[in-house]
Amino acid sequence: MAATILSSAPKLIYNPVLPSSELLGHPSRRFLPHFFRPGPLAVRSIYLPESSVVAPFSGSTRADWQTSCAILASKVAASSAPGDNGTSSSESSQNHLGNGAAALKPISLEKLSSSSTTTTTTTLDLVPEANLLRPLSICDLSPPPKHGSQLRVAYQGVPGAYSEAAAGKAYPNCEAIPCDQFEVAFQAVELWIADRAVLPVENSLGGSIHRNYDLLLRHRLHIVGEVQLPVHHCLLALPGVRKEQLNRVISHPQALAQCEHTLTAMGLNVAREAFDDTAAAAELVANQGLRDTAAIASARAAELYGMQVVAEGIQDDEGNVTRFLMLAREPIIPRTDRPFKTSIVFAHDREGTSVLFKVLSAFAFRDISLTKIESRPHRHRPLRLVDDANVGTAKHFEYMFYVDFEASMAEARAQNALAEVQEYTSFLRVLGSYPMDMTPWAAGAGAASSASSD
Ligand SMILES: O=C(O)C(=O)C[C@]1(C(=O)O)C=C[C@@H](O)C=C1
Repeated sequence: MAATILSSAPKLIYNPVLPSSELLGHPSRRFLPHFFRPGPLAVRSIYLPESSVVAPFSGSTRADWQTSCAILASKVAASSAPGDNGTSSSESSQNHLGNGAAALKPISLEKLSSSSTTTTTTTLDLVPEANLLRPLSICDLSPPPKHGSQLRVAYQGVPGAYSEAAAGKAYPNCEAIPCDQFEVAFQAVELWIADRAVLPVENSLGGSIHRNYDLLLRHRLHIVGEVQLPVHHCLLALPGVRKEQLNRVISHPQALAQCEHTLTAMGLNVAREAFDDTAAAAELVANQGLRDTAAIASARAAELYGMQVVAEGIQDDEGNVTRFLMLAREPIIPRTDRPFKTSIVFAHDREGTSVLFKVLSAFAFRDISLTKIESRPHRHRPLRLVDDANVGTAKHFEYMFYVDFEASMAEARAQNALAEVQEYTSFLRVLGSYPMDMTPWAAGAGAASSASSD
């Protein structure tokens, strides 16, 4: 069944502003990167009066929305964007925090490739059959998955990882599916094995998780929600082991970085080694009976793998928070009845810094706050050489810029800001317009225990 659905699914380009004013030429040209357009824009006006844009795409049905998206997608199907590869709480043992979770083995790439064959048995065997048929409480306003079961959320790591807790916060009754790599989590959604993927993108202490920004561009999934998870690390060792016996600490690099000073202050000047994820580090120590090694992981990982909590709250800052994005095959319909955020990525092919300044001013002039800006190397054109016979060759680094701003794509000001941004850029993609995580601040709440619904 999964394969049938996959082959008939339209490849959507997120484009919330579909029926549009003729001011920008053919409606389908709006928000498409320049090289997707068949010809020059009819009107090159930059500052559009807010009233010139058609009513926001609200009140329409999901079917209308998706049909419109599909129309757009058909216009761009032949092209591929820079960086794109063209591919297309503890209630039961099946819940994301369920006791049975420890038995789940992460999905690996090998399993995924076998699941994409025409035989679907393998695919279905990968994931235990869901048994919870009740309304889902999800933050992204999307309809329940088509297979009519629990929402399946793919995350990188093993049970007890913070990404699993983030999945549970966003979708309290979900079935969390462990994957051994982020790439696998993305593919699990693309192959209809999972309905959502969870992706950590930044941490209040460690900063951006750069590789994951690159993944957003390489795949065509849409951001449909965000979760800001307080991350409270514990130092875990085998039962009976004392701090003095330790000569190694292993964990996810982000977790090691987030606890660096505290470990030193605790007198643990021992070797630190990077591991795939925090919970897998705890699992390794437990499985191999490593009495000289501690893991940094969650209190839930300690429970799952029978580890002793040597120290709690060892992150360097009490208010340590990681931001996760929820990704889906289809975009959600942006709304205006609650705070929304929109994430975009763009590139420009003109020289100088003024392009970036102009892009940012498109938001500033409309009082739209930016919450994040990140730059990553332009994968297809990382360097631009400028020859000057007199002084030599300048090598300019080229970037993709990721911007998050506080507005919904259902708002005219956001639509107009993007219309303007498109004038300055050679590539522009809306990664998603989604509800902001507005969970009340509770710095003391632990990661696994504080999972709450949006
Ligand atoms: O290793 C985990 O438990 C994860 O979920 C990954 C991850 C990350 O990538 O930043 C998530 C939250 C914490 O910041 C530490 C690690």
